[in-house]
Amino acid sequence: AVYLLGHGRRRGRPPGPRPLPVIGSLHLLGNQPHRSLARLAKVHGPLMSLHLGAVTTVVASSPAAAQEFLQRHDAVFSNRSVPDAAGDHSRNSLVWLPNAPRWRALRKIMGTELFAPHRLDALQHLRRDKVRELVDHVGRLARRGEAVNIGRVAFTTCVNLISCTIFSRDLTSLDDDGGSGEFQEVVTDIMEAGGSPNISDFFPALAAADLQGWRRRLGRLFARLHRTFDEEIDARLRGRETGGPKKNDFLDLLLDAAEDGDNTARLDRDTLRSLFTDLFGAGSDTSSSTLEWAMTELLQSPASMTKACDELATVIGSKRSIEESDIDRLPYLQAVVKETFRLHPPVPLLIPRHTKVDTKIMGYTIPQGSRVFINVWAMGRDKETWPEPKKFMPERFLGRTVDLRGGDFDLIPFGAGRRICPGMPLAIRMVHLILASLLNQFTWRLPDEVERNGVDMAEKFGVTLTKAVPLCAFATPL
Ligand code: HEM
Repeated sequence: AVYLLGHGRRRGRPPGPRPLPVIGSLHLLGNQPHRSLARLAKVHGPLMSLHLGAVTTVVASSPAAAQEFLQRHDAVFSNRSVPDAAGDHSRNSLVWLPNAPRWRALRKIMGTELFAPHRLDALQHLRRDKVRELVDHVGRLARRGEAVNIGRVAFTTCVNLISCTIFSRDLTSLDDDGGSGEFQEVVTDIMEAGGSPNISDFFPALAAADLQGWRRRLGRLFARLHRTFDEEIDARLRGRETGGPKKNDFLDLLLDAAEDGDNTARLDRDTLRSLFTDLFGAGSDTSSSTLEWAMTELLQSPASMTKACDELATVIGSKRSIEESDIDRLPYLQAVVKETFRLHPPVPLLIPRHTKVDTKIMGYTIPQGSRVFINVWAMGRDKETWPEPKKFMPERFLGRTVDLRGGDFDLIPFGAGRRICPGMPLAIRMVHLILASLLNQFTWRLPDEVERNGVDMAEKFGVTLTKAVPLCAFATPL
């Protein structure tokens, strides 16, 4: 019966593997779903459907198929498939709220207030200080002859760049031994818990039982984050009562909007907590893993490394620190970042979408209730779009106008359409600023045995696609 129900070809569903009873095609996913789904798409096509447990899952694996979901039928697919582990958090979360007036009001605040260029410009001096601290920290490690764990220092720095933008304050420190304060540990744990496969998501009928305990575990982690956010909010409210000067960071802007009585967005305490959880959760690991992969690729591609450093030496020079406004003048660096996104998209399947109505796409019916993955990892390695797809070749982007804003479906690491990443303007600034600073102040080399044996490029699939074996490299100040 499950076979007949599941195998939907007769009902005009997109082609896909034959499901097994009960589990459907879950057994085909393995621990690298982006890769398994890419392999399956080679057999079944760029629009594929499969049964993952009890849930019809549709996977788009080409720019044309992605465009159908994210542009042509964007309104229908602009709801999320909410993971069970999100629990109560999903009620006020920008990431998980459905496309309804409240979500739209929150997105509007993001676009016109928080991530608007003039707001980001006004807070860039705080980020400049953080990047200077990173450079000092790497300098200290270099003097001690210690290797730099790139992902770890990048993660701490990204957390602090975000927390300066939101609270005008650090929430963690590079100088913590091991580089991870409590706050950072919680964020990392949330990413792990959020990225682990959960029976509840494949068999919604069992979700109430939370069999693997992910909802409870995440609930506890969120509560710890919320305590930190509460302290920040309470301190700020006290400061405002006593007439303290405004900082005009994200917290001030949100408190102003709340005072203005924006009822649709409903910026109450729970919503602020959820928003901050979203911003740290969605922003830190994604940005820092981009940096780790970019350095990994550059360290194995000396010609690209030389070009990136030469460009920086010419445009900036090692004496002065890099400003966010310099990024426009660094086309090769931008090409390096795009090439990194192509090969290592931080969110390889985007954040799953969901449809509430039957929809026709490319002649097939996508049944209501389907979960939709856009396999941007597969799209980045498709030889139809990219010649020599496995090769790290930033040059392919020079003279090509791919702007990452979801207008060119060949490269959509931030998604596209209504649900595109609202943090992209900050992410772009952070990633370029940090990468440029690391390259412009130091020369880099791999440890000898890694140089001899090659870098282990294994990926770890989770909420973000991170490097399984951390990249450690030696820096020498220029
Ligand atoms: C390299 C860094 C980043 C990448 C690659 C990235 C990628 C993404 C992707 C693929 C989505 C889903 C888009 C879709 O469904 O079409 C997303 C959503 C989101 N991102 Fe980012 N992101 C990054 C950094 C950030 C930063 C720095 C922030 C904020 C500080 C942020 C906040 C969010 C939020 C709140 C959402 C949910 C939006 C919604 O559902 O309406 N992201 N991001």
